[in-house]
Amino acid sequence: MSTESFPELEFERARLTRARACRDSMIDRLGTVDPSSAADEITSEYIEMTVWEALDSLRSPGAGDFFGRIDEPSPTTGESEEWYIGRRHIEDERGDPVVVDWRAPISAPFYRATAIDPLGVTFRRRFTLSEGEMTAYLDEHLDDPDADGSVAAGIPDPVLAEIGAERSGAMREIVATIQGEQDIVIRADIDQALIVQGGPGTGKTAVALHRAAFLLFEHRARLARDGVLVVGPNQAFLDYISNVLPSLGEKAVRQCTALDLCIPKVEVTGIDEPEAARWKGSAERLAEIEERALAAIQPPDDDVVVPLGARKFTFEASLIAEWIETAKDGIVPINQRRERLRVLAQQELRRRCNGDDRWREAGPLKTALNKCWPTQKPVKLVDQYLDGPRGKKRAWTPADQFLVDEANTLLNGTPFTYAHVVVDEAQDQSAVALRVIGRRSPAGSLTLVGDVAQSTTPAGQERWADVFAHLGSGRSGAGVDGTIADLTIGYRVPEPILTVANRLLPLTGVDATPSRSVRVDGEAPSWRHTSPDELPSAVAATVRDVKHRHRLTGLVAPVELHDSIGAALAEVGLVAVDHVHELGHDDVPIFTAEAVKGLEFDGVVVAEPHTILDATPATRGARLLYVAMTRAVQELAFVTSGDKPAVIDVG
Ligand SMILES: Nc1ncnc2c1ncn2[C@@H]1O[C@H](COP(=O)(O)OP(=O)(O)OP(=O)(O)O)[C@@H](O)[C@H]1O
Repeated sequence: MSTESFPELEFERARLTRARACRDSMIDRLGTVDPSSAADEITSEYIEMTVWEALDSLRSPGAGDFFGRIDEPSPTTGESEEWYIGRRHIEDERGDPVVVDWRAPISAPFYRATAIDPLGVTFRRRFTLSEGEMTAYLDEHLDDPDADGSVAAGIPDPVLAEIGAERSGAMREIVATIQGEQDIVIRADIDQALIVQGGPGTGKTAVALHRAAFLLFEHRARLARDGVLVVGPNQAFLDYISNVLPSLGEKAVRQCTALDLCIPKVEVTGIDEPEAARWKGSAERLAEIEERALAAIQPPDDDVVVPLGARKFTFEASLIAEWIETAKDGIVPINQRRERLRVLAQQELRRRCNGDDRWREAGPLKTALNKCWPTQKPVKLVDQYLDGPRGKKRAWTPADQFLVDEANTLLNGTPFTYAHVVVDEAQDQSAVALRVIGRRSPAGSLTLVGDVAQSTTPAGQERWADVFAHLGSGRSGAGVDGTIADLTIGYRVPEPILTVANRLLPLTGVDATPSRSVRVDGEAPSWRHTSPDELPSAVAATVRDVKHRHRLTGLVAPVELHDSIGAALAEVGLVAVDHVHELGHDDVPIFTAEAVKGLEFDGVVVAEPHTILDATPATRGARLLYVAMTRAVQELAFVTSGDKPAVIDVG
């Protein structure tokens, strides 16, 4: 690129060189820190750890670079100040900032300033770096929008180019191109349950992960101590997002599924029928399990006689029943409430023994009380609640496992909590699963992102307003405080595909606003008709064609076709795989519409869309096809042996 089009390119390149040199000096300075000179071992360990983390962060790719610049008048002198925005904070030898961290408050206007509301920014510059070299920049004069057309034109071309760039199969960070409505969500207050509703490709996953990184920056001490948890729907999805937080410099975040959180573990081998999953996932189960746990605590049938030396003490069944009632009425976990019963019994014994130390030997009373109030085990409690066939081993299902976690909390308390919890594809969690997640953040500090139009599990959520109640971790039934934010602009799916997919929305049975795409170019979905016999080979041929144009090509098909399509793919030299990380050249990820959620591919082939649409209930079919169609970044091809569903037939 010629420097003529970019008169300040040399100047900015020199700034970049200086930023990198300052980064190198920071690394050198950190290298000279000697933790062993600290006053004590704990301080020394702390220093060693802090230095190690800082070095690791500064050595990560792009750490010394910046991607943006904003100019604004200094609040004190009024003179124009320039701020360079990058992935890490870089300072010079005197400690003056050379690059500010994208998460610092000073960086927010870089993302949010518009011609209408410039937020004090007079000028914004976005840099293009290619293989480490600065090749171009784009200017916006926010104090004089007529000076260039780009501000008024919406999203600038380099940003669009970045958004439409070929995918690698792993999700990437988007710090250089975060958009205004996304930035507002990323920097929202930590002390709340924030629910983010947005159509496919509006950046919910990206925003949720960048929010985690932002909160770790903004509340470092609190979050480093108590940890951050990211909950995703399945392992393929967790693999897909696994690099984003480390590349943002945050390595100590736990990423797992809601099922992984459950304690104690049962061996999950079964799958529930939808009706059973719905029943087990519903919030009503909780009260019933509690009722059952409390019903297991019963007063004795007879009075309890305790011989102590030559004397006998009789404890009336009615008295013990009174103690039990008092002890039951606590707020601590049920197994711990028994302690109160023990105290009440001891007090009475002591009183009756009147100074005789042998009250401690009242074994029969202890035995009787243990029988009345046994220590209950969560797995057994749920097994009995579900009324398993006696003697037959239960094939535990995911929904059962969530109930076991609920029972464990009821009986023993919550085992492990986090300072902040992020949940992706939150619409698919049942009420019981949301409680499992919610109690991992007793302070109610959560970010849930999802799309009710993509809710396809039997006990999933269809109205976000209901979700706050489920997230309440206490037994009082009170929910958590929170807000619902919307993301409306899509960055994945090209407009010609999104327009067709949005036609399914009225059939989804939920109240979801169609998102619009920033990516106006592209083709409407293509169709290939074939016979049922030829379907696998037609799918394989289509995949091969699409894969010529887009290396990252994914396939969505009903599960019963996976084997035959896999065999047909093998015949054309392609390999069906069920993951998206570390893909080989000839690998073709194949998923059901349910499992492809959250993922994306440059090219997407959907087999037998009418079968996907025919799922029951009809709203679920529409949601599944909506999910499948909205995975495409560049191209969508249907292959079918059936009718073209009228709803997506645009002629
Ligand atoms: N501001 C942005 N700059 C660049 N790319 C972006 C931006 N926002 C989103 N993207 C990209 O758009 C794609 C879709 O984002 P993401 O997967 O976060 O959307 P989503 O709302 O979670 O979608 P779904 O509902 O399908 O799960 C991703 O490739 C993401 O990197």
